[in-house]
Amino acid sequence: VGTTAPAAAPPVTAPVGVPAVADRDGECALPAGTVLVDVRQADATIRSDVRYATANNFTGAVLPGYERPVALLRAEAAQALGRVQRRLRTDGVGLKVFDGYRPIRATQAMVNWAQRTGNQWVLDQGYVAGISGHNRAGTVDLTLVDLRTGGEVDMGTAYDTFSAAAHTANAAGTIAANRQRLVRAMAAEGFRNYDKEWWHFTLPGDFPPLDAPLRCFGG
Ligand SMILES: C[C@@H](N)C(=O)N[C@H](C)C(=O)O
Ligand SMILES: [Zn+2]
Repeated sequence: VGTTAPAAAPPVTAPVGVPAVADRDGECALPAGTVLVDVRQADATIRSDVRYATANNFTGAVLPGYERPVALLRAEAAQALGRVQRRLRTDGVGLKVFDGYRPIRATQAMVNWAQRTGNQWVLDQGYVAGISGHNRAGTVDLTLVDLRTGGEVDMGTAYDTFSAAAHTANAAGTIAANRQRLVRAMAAEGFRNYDKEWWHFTLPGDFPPLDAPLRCFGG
């Protein structure tokens, strides 16, 4: 357990919400005032493994719109996540982000996968949403890691385990304590956990779903 005081918060620099890429079809356009920020701009010590930008996810394929392995959130959510990271750091742990903003086209690909492969139940039981908080860029999937080794804290199941074992309250002993540590740290900055997925947290807010692919965002 560390006792070092948290370092001053690094400033969130220029937003990455401004497309710096060819945008022939206008698909990079965002509603006025929408600013998405890379979580690592909010705190450079946040780790990430953006699984939907790889084949290492439940669909077995890179999802449409994930041309870059970047975790973006609305500016206020990214900044809140940075504060979570700095609070956790005093105890030698930090955050590892699996997913942030998710383009609508990626959600549609998840839905198509479920229907095509006989896994409609993941939709019916609420493990994949037809319109997701991730589309609104206020939702993040993440876990805790040991800051020194990078090793993931044991949460009892792997990320995207779609079963009762992943329901946040469905744990005992060390696993329950680890999940509660994550829930408490996130709640301190306003994030609410989804009770069926220990890794899924939303900062409440009324925002429209977006579809700009990740290739649109520089930085
Ligand atoms: C697919 C999983 N990581 C997830 O985010 N599920 C929730 C319910 C969602 O799709 O919003
Ligand atoms: Zn999620």
